[in-house]
Amino acid sequence: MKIAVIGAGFVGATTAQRLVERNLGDLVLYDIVEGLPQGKALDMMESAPIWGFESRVVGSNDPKDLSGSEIIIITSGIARQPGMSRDDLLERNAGIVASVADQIRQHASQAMVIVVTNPVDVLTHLAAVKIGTRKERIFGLGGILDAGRFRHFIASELGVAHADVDAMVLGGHGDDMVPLPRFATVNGVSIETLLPAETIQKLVARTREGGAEIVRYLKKGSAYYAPSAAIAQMVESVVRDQKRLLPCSVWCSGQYGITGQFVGLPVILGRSGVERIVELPLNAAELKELQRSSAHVAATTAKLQIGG
Ligand SMILES: NC(=O)c1ccc[n+]([C@@H]2O[C@H](COP(=O)([O-])OP(=O)(O)OC[C@H]3O[C@@H](n4cnc5c(N)ncnc54)[C@H](O)[C@@H]3O)[C@@H](O)[C@H]2O)c1
Ligand SMILES: O=C(O)C[C@H](O)C(=O)O
Repeated sequence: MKIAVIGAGFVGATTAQRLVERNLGDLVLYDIVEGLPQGKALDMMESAPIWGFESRVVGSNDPKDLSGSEIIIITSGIARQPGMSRDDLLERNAGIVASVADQIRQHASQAMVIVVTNPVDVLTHLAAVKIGTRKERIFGLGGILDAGRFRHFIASELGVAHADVDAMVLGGHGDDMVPLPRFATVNGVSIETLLPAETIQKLVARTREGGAEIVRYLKKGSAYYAPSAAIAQMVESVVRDQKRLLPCSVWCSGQYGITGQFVGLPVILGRSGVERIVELPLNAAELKELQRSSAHVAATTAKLQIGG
């Protein structure tokens, strides 16, 4: 399978590394900066004999090299700095995603598309309309990363194995995302029976702030190790038709009372993309939070006047 990663920065390059190391396909790493994707791709290939993988990665500045890609991952765009929200990136990143979407439409309009660039829910909508991708074949990164953070915080608090902790985070990938403690478990045991309510609320707040916490440390950019791991999980579920149940930013047509926008919901990801949106039995408070978060995404999307 040919997979293209657009943007050879921190997220794009670490994603390419994770994908080739897992032999998930042959990659094109594309960027507008001359030499950057070529140098990173060659460096990765020189690790193949040492690390032991057979997938290949080539770097390119030519959008024609996107042709034939079955999956395209859009990571091109600027990252936030301390004090900024993801929405503050809207104007500049919408321009970048729109130009990349034009190139995808010209050279690989049939590709499945995974959008990463922030604000991701809004820019997934923009890319879907500009490329014309069928809505079940385009989705964005958010919930897997946010749930990964929540799972890590729970595992650390309880001193238990990460592998035993499951959690779900829905809504827009922004400050009002919706971590769901009622659906968080340690090997099937609800965290509500293992931790006091105040502690859970602290972990929820830290999850919502998880991206900003990393930005405060790094000062000139945002997270990429956990994001690239989350992207690789999405790609693997598609390539290997695993049908994992994962929260992704997906097109809503009435689920949870949300219509005509992208927002993070639990989905089954398989070879044909978003195969099904799973409707959890949310209580009234959880549903209200999800709808508030989706209303925020809808309002931000409206600023772009995308239509579609
Ligand atoms: N959705 C998520 O969960 C999530 C997680 C992490 C990062 N992000 C977002 O991903 C984006 C990238 O983050 P990063 O840390 O990799 O940034 P980065 O600055 O390291 O890399 C961005 C790359 O995009 C390239 N680029 C810019 N315009 C381009 C174009 N028109 N065509 C091709 N390449 C282009 C740049 O040259 C640069 O190499 C940011 O918007 C960030 O907010 C989202
Ligand atoms: O926080 C950011 O700006 C990047 C990304 O969305 C994240 O959650 O790490």
